[in-house]
Amino acid sequence: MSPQFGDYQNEVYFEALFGVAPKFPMTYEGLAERARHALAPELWSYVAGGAGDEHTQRANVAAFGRWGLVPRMLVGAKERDLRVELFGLELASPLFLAPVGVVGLCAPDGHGDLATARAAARTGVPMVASTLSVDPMEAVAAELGGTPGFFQLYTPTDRALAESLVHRAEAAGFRAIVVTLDTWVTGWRPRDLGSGSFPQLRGHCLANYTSDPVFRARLQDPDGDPRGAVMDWVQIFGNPLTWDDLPWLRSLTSLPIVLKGLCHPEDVRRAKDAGVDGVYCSNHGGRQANGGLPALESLAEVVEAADGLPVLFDSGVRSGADAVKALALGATAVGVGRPYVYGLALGGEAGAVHVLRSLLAEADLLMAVDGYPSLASLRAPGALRRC
Ligand SMILES: Cc1cc2nc3c(=O)[nH]c(=O)nc-3n(C[C@H](O)[C@H](O)[C@H](O)COP(=O)(O)O)c2cc1C
Ligand SMILES: CCCCC(=O)C(=O)O
Repeated sequence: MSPQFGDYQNEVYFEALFGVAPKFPMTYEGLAERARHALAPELWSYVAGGAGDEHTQRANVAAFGRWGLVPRMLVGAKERDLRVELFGLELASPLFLAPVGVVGLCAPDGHGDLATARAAARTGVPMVASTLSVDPMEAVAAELGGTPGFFQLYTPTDRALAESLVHRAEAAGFRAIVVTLDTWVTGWRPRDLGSGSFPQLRGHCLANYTSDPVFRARLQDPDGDPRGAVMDWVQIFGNPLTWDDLPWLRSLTSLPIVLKGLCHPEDVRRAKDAGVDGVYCSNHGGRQANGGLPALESLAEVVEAADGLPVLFDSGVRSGADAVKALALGATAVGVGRPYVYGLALGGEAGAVHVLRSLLAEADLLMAVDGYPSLASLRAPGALRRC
């Protein structure tokens, strides 16, 4: 039987009844406001900020307001089933933790990648572990317990290094490789340009590189001045991949390959023809390109073009209701980005767990109240309307 995520509501109510104030905020706004004070100002602006005047970032969130679920009555949705199958894995729920490069720095103990993995272990919500992490991928994977993890690849220009990263991910037990396509160069981010905040340039979050034998072999003095590693990382980080590189990527692993950043249906069809195992519709939370379409507006077309291939989605999900809407538009699984980072900033693993449990409880209770007991029922015609 699927876990009944709405039960978290009772836990919160009972705590309040016994005079225990909720440890973490119950709204996204409350979470963000407290995280703003908890994080160092440059780190906060790095996480919260986006490209240009952040129009697309705001539009991502606003887009959810243009869709509404149509309530169905007398369904008897006493129990809901939110389980999904993805790449042959049975997942307890349709959420996943989107890859966040600086998450390591955001937890109070400075090991947020490990805390996120523990939150994944406790909730069954899979983690997509970023290439850019404070702790190496092997240490992250070791904290996942029985919950699957996927490795997000920033493909370096050094092919041998790319191969090494993928093989390490495979050996560490990650269950898929998510290749991010929209960030081989950083977008125009005025907040970071103004504050000089780019944690990677200070040598943070490079553990997957500095622990890699291929990367170390590139350095004149691998154990010397860390600035040498940063300088080399800058040279090799961004690979502007083309369709011609896909056979090579495919040849690196037998794990499922997912392409992150696909929003155009034609790209989705090409990716499918190239033999990828999943597509990930996302505009990087508006951090990379400003002025584009909200990612949610691309989702239905991406799902149609994917024609049965799993579709992962993120960008702008702030509530359980948002997740339900993305699922109703056909997403196979929905990624949580900034909200869990804020939970992590407030309480490490416990904060991230709270955010995930809250999102799942809200989604589950919405499906209960509105009479949609399964993900399939949400996807039936007429469940979601433009408003
Ligand atoms: C601080 C930060 C760092 C990120 N780092 C990565 C990364 O390393 N790799 C990646 O593919 N996406 C990265 N992303 C993008 C997320 O995976 C996701 O697409 C985005 O957060 C979704 O938008 P939302 O947070 O507004 O919902 C990052 C996002 C944030 C906020
Ligand atoms: C080069 C960018 C690295 C992290 C990232 O993806 C982000 O900040 O959005």
